[in-house]
Amino acid sequence: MPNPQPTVDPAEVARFDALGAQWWDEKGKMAPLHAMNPARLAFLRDALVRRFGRDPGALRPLKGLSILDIGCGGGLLSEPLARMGAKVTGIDPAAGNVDVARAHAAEAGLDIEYFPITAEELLARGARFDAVVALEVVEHVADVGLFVRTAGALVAEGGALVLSTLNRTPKSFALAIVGAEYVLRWLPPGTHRWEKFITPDELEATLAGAGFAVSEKAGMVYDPLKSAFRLSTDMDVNYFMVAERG
Ligand SMILES: C[S@@+](CC[C@H](N)C(=O)[O-])C[C@H]1O[C@@H](n2cnc3c(N)ncnc32)[C@H](O)[C@@H]1O
Ligand SMILES: [Mg+2]
Repeated sequence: MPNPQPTVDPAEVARFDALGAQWWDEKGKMAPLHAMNPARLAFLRDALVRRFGRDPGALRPLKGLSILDIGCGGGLLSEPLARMGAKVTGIDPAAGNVDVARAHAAEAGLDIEYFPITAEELLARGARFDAVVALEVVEHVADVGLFVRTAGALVAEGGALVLSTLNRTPKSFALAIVGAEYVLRWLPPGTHRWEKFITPDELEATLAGAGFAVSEKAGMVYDPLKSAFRLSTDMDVNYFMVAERG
């Protein structure tokens, strides 16, 4: 029988599946994602507002947009996107993550649909979305080409695909592996494998292979003095890409 989840690396998913309450602990194992949230949500909001001609000053600027959050984890992005007015669907192959995300959204009174499935399984159901986002996911999947093609196929006509990940540079080895995992102990050692990181050129080529052209890119850098991330033109470590059918 064919593998129904070809993008899943079971060891990777098992690690995330075991996080439980750590997902929403700002000082826990997912602290870096929480620290990234203000910068990456500003990027997402602005990119989607531009792409869909929304009012940047509106209280709920993404009102009515359907957004798919692939690899949603505990819902750290799904929830703020729902608060901006989007109709959010979150999926993750780790059922434990979806349990955490569902419970947290219910407590917050947010209406988000979460499913414990992969993008390839959702695509088979015929779903399409105005925007598909997968932040900090591609470096954890088994087949990046297939993952990007599948995420792209889930984008409705005229929609956008937004990805973020880690570049494969000497600087990302120093900061994201040695610094974050071994010196600061910010992430559990072994969270990331540097060889699996993907450069912007490689990601752009992978997107092109899926029929998508990059319309926007940005970097994100960590400011140790402020203990915060900010958007930057420096894509050496963390970066984003917005793509549209080319
Ligand atoms: C670093 S976390 C990022 C979570 C969330 N996107 C965020 O930025 O807050 C990576 C997530 O990707 C999920 N994941 C791993 N492999 C995946 C795959 N093949 N397809 C979809 N999600 C996957 C993991 O279960 C985990 O929840
Ligand atoms: Mg990661």
